[in-house]
Amino acid sequence: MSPDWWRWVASRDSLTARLIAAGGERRFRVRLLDQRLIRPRHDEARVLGLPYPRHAWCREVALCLDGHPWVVARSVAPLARLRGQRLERLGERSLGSWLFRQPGLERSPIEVTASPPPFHAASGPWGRRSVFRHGRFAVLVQEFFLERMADDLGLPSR
Ligand SMILES: C=C(O[C@@H]1C=C(C(=O)O)C=C[C@H]1O)C(=O)O
Repeated sequence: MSPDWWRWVASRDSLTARLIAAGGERRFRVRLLDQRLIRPRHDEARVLGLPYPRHAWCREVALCLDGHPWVVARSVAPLARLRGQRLERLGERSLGSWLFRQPGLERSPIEVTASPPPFHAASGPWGRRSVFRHGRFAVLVQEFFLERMADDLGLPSR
């Protein structure tokens, strides 16, 4: 992985904040693609430590700059651990802007993939995922960086 991409893929602070900063004059927007109850995929259940299959809340978004998707993300939160956190009310507000305000937030190591997003047609150089926890609440956040972001920021292909 190039150092330029490493800086994005390995970052552990808010991606929302980083995208807004990198976007400069461009307008940032979270586009809500889908939110629904799901049975998590096997690999998602495994990373979350769930006995498969348990119901989970799923939210899919595109993080856009001036209307162009730079990142697509799929977040999966086990229902049993939602504990009144009303994620469905986030709408087009960023999950990150809420998450990073939670006291005692913990983040697991980041897993990286070069595979395209399994939930979206767009493609890009890298994807990553990690689990955020605070108290009993847990959410798996899976983010895929798209070609448009590489083009707009002049980043290398990988
Ligand atoms: C986890 C963050 O939140 C971002 C916002 C998301 C959303 O609104 O659904 C999903 C993934 C993230 O890229 C972050 O900013 O780091």
